[in-house]
Amino acid sequence: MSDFCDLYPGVSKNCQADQVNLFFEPLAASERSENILYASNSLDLRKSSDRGRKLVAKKTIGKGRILINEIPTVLQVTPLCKCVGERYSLYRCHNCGAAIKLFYVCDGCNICIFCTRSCLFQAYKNYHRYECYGLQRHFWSMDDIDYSYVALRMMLYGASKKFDTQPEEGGMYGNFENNYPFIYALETNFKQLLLPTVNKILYSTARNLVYLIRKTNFFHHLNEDKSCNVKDLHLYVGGLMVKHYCQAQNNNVLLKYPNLTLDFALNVAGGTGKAICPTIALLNHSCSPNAAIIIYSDFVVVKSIRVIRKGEEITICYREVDALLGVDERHIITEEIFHFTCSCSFCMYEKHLAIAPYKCPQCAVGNAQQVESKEGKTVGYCFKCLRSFPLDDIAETFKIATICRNVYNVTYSIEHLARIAECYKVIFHENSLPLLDVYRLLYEKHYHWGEKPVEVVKYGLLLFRILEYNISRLYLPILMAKVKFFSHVIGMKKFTEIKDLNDEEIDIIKTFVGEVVNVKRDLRFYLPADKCHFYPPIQLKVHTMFQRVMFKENDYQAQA
Ligand SMILES: C[S@@+](CC[C@H](N)C(=O)[O-])C[C@H]1O[C@@H](n2cnc3c(N)ncnc32)[C@H](O)[C@@H]1O
Repeated sequence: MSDFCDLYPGVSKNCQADQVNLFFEPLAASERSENILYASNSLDLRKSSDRGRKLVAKKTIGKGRILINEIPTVLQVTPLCKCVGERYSLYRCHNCGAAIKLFYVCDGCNICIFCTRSCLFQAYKNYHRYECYGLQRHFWSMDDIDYSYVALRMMLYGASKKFDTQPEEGGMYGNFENNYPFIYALETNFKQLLLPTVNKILYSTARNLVYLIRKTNFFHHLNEDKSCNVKDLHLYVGGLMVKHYCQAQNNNVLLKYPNLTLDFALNVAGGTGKAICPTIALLNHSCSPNAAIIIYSDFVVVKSIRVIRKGEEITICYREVDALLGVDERHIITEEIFHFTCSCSFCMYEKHLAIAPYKCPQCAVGNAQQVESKEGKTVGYCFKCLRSFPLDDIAETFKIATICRNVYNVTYSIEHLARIAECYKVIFHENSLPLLDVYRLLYEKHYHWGEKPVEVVKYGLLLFRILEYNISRLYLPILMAKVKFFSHVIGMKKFTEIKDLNDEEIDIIKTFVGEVVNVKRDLRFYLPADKCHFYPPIQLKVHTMFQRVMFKENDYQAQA
C-alpha cells in the first residue's frame, strides 16, 4: 500500500486512496503471453463460427488469477469526473487514465486534465488539438452515455496512425506502438444496424464531424494519403465514424471502481469514462461468466472468478446487473444495446430448462419433459436416463402448486407460499428458477415482517445458492447483495435474541456463519484484507451467534 503513490506518479501521498482498490499485482514477465499483448500465457486466441474471435484457457486456471492486465489504447474520461468519490477527490488523467490528485489542465478548453506535462503534450499532438475547441463548445451539452465522444477519440487516434488498418503478418496480437489495426478489426454491430439507427448515430456524431471539417486540418491530414475528392472523403469519414461509434458501443470498458467500502455502493451507472482495450475486447459475453473486469489506477484487469477448465472459453458479463434477469429480458437488453442475440451457455441452459423443466423422478438428476407416447398418452421423458415415466404424480403436485399460487394471489399468506415451495421442490431441481422465484417471495415476506430471523436467513441463503449456481459465486452484484443481506440480518434486533433453536435451525445458522466467513474471502478478491471495513463488527456478532449455536450443540451432545 505504502508504495502505490510511487507506482502512480502524481498521486499525493496524503490522499485517502487506501479506501479503494488501487492495488495491483502485475503479471510476472514469465506469465505473459508471447503472442497476445497484455494477456497471460494461459490464454489462447481462437475463432468460433458463431461469435467470431474468442480467448480460451490453454490449461486449467485457478480462481482469482489475473488473465489480462491492459493499459487502455483509447480513453475517454468524463470531464471533471472524480473517479473515487466526494471524499477522496481522485481524478483521471485524460490521456493515460491514471488516478491523480494533482494535475495539469489544458488551458485551451480548461476541461481536459493530465497527470504530467508529457501526457499533455502527447494528447495535444495525437488528438487533443482537433477536439479542444469543440469540447469547449459542446461539453456542457454532452451526454455521458453517448459514445460519439469516445468514437471521435478512436478516430483521431486512427488518424494519428494514418488509419493503417493492417495488422502485422504473423506478429503479436496487439502492438504497444500502434493498436489501431486491432481496434479497427474488432467485431462490431455495424452490419446489423438499420438505416434509421445509422442516421441517428451520424446525427449524434455530426457535430464532431462538422467541427473537424470546418475548424481543423484533420482532412488535410487524410488528403495526404487519399487521392479522392472531398465529397468521397466526407462520406468515408462519416462511414468511419459510424464504425467507430458501433465499436465503442460494443467494445468499451466502463471506467469505475468497485468502491466497496463506501456504503457498499457501486458506482455502476456512468462510471468515470470509457476505455477501449483491444485485448479485453476479444472476450465474448456470457450471462454466467467465468471472469470479471476490475479497474485499477491505470490498468484494466480481467480476473478469473471461478476455476476455468482447459479449453473453456473466457467470458465476461457485458452488463453486470443483467445476469439477475430472466433469459427473455436479458435478450432484449443485449439486442437493444449491443445488437447481438446472446448465445451463451447459460442462455442455452435456461432455454433447455424451459423445454425440459422437471426433475426426473427415476434418476433424480436428469431433466425431464412432457411427451406424447406411441399410444397417444402423455408421459414424462428424461434426457439423462433416456426413460419415460408416468406423469401423474408431477401433474398432481403441479395442480396443488397452481391452486396454492391462485390462493396466494388473493391472500398473500406466507403459508401458501411455503406450500408452493414444498410442491416445487418435488417437481423441479433444487437450483431451478421456479424455486428461485418462490424463495425470493418468501425471503421478501419474512424480511419485511422481520419477525422470523431464521426464516430470513434460510430463504436468503437458498436464494443466493440458486443465484450462485446459475451465475457465479464471485459475481460482484451477488456479492454486494450478500453483503447487504448479512448486514441486514446481523442488524435485526430479533436475530441477536435468537434462542431455543431446533436442529434444522442450528444448521441454518451454522451455514450462515460459514457464509459470512466466505464473503470476507470473496471480498478480498476486490479489496485487500484490511480494507474490508464492514467486517469487524459483523465478525463479532457472528462470533457471538456462533458460540451460542455451538454451545447449544454441545448441550445436545452432552445429553445424548
Ligand atoms: C467485444 S466483441 C467480442 C469479440 C469478438 N468475438 C471479436 O471477434 O472481436 C463483441 C461481439 O462479439 C459477439 N458476441 C459476444 N458475445 C456474444 C454472445 N454471448 N452471443 C453472441 N454473440 C456474441 C457479438 O457479435 C458482439 O458484437
